[in-house]
Amino acid sequence: MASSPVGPTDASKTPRYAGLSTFARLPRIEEVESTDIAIVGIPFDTGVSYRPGARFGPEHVRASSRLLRPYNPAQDFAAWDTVQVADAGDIAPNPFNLKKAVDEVEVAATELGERVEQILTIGGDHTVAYPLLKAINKKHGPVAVLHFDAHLDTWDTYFDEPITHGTPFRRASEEGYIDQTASMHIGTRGPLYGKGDLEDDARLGFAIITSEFIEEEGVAAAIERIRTRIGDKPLYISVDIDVLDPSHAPGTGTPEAGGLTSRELLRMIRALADLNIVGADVVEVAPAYDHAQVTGIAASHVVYDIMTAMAQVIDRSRKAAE
Ligand SMILES: N=C(N)NCCCC(=O)O
Ligand SMILES: [Zn+2]
Ligand SMILES: [Zn+2]
Repeated sequence: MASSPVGPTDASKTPRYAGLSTFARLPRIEEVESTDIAIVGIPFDTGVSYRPGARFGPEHVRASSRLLRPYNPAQDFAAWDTVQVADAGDIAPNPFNLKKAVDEVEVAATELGERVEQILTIGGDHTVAYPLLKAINKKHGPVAVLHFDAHLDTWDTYFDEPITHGTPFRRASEEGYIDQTASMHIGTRGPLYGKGDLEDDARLGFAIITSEFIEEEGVAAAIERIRTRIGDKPLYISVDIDVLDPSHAPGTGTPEAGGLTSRELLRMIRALADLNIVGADVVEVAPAYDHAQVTGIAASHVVYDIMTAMAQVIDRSRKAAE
C-alpha cells in the first residue's frame, strides 16, 4: 500500500478503557483506504450442543483486547506498522435457521475475502468453521486445517442434523474443502461416543496430537510433527478456545478437563509464523461462564499472535514480489 497503515488508538493519548470497542482498538474497516487483514466477529451460537452463549464471544474478545500493544516480541514483529489490520465488524447470520446461517456466513466471508488478503474470524460457535472453509476453498482450493480443540468436531449428526458445532470438519472434509493429507487436530482429549469416532476422523483426513502427547513429549515435539505434516501447504488455523484447560478458559460451552495452558497454545501458534497461513478463526468463547476476562484475554492473545503471523506472511510475499 502507498501510505503507511493506520494503527490503533494511541493509548498514551486516549486511555485504553475509553472509546467504542474494536479488536485491539484498531480502526474500523470503513475508516481505512484498504485492508490487508480483516478481523471479523460472528456472533452466533445456534449450533451448540450444550451451554449456549458464544454469540456474545466477539464483543467479549474485543473488550478483552484493549491492553494489546503494537510490538510482538515473541515474533519480533510489529504487524500494525507493516500491514493494514482493521476491524470489519460482525457477520450476523440468521439465529433461527442453521442452513440459512451457514449460507450467509459463506456469502459474507467470500465478499470480504475479495476485498482483503486475509480474514481472521472471532466466533461464535464452531459451526462457523464450515462455511468459512467453504469460502476459503474458492480462493485457495483445499487447505490444510490445523484445528486446536478438545474435540474432534468430525461427528456426523446431532438429532439427525448435519450442521452443528460438533460436525463442521466432517462436512468440510466430505465436500472437499480440506487437504486430507495435511490436516490435524491438536489438544484432543476427553470422552468420545465410541472408538469408531477416531476411525471416522482418520478417514476424513485428520492426524491427531492429543493433549496427553503434549504433556508427555512436549511442545517442541508437537511443533515438529505439525510442521512436517503441513509443510508449505495453504494453512487454515481454527482455534476452539476449549483446547485450553478450563482453568485457562472457563468461558466456553463444552469444557473438558486436562487441557493445554495458554502458554503452550501461544508457543505453538508462534512457531507457525513462517508457514503459509491463509485464514483463521478463534471460536467458542462464551462470556457468561467467564470470570475476570480470563477466557477473553486468552482468546484475544491467540487472535493477536495469529494476526502477527498473518502479517508476516503478507510482508514476506510483498518482499518476494519486490
Ligand atoms: N465444538 C465444540 N466446542 N464442541 C463440540 C462438542 C460436541 C458434543 O457435544 O459432542
Ligand atoms: Zn471444542
Ligand atoms: Zn470445536
